[in-house]
Amino acid sequence: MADFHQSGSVATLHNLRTLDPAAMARELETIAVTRKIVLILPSLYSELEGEALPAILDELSKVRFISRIIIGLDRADAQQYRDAKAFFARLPQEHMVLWNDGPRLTAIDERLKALNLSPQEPGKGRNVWFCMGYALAQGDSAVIALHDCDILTYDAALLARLVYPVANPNFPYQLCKGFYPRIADGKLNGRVSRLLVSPMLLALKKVIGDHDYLDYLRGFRYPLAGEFAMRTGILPDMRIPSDWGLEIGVLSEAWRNLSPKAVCQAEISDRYDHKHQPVSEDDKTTGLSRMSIDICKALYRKLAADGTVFTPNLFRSLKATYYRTALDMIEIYAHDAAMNGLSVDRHREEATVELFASNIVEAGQIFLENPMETPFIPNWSRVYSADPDLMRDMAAAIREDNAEFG
Ligand SMILES: O=C(O)[C@H](O)COP(=O)(O)O
Repeated sequence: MADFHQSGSVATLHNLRTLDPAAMARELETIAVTRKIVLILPSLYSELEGEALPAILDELSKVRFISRIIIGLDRADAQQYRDAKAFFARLPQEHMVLWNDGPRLTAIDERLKALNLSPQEPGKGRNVWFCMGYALAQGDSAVIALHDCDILTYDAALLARLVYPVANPNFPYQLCKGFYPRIADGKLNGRVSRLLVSPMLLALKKVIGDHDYLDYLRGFRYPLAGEFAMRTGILPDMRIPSDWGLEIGVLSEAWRNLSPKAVCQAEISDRYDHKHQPVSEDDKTTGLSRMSIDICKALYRKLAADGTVFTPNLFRSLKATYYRTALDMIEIYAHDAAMNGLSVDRHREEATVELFASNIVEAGQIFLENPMETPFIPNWSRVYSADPDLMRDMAAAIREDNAEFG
């Protein structure tokens, strides 16, 4: 992908393969002397047993520009938390493991519940939110980066390219989103991104008309990438969804809170592979089916908050327009794949598009039935104003967990 095209809506920083990654890492080490760079890793306990995370740790062990790593651990019992502490112990950076299901953080969550500020649903968004709160409580970081723990093609250069645009004090960027091609085993992946998000954004434009927010989202080469970096100053005002709408939610918050010049995307890798979830045709509460519903709901909510009026008829038109657009795109993906010696399974892609089309309407029904229901977690500024001691107490609880199980 060594081109240098700019779409005009989001600054795009390419990888033209002309810089030695070691040179970028050295520059970041110099920057990091005065601007602390922190990494958040949202992890499930099961990912410790997968093949990606041990290799990610090998790479992270070489990285000297990260001063602290905050690991949010979900779905772990006491023994698993202890195991996780041992697993991450080889990281040379200062690090903390958040035991999200442990009694101390559960008590913090109870306090949030009493204030009606608790993240509603368990999930990656909730995990990230607690990690962000801990990062803010430390008060000393300039940049926070975040990536998934299931990346099979991870290397230290990916992290450097992700943080560089926001760490460099001469650049204006407050938020950087990663992008890359998802290709592995001779196949084009990124099924939700290719088959739902791209045609859906085009269909929304056709059905509801021009909208700055849609143009902005369409400017991202991989809006669902789980990799982003930001300056810490933007964190307290960020409201993020607790469900699968997290990635779109972060971009939406940046659109709402920041100048367009403060947002960029960076090409962080020339190939990317991760753990693939099942489509889950028969169960809409899991897999890519659930993901597609959460993403649609996040889009509808954002557009509604910006004046769009949704009706059952609009969702029906959207479904039809999406379906036609997605079929046209499948055609293009097949041509692109053929010219690169890759394969796409047309039948499977079309079946997935049929499922997503029905989920577009289903998400619409959920939205119409309960437009006030929101998976958005209150931002940390709000928590601070409701309970000024909570962040400090949460940080203390995390330190106590780490000391007790160390
Ligand atoms: O980014 C996406 O589209 C989803 O995470 C699914 O990705 P996959 O098809 O590569 O598993």
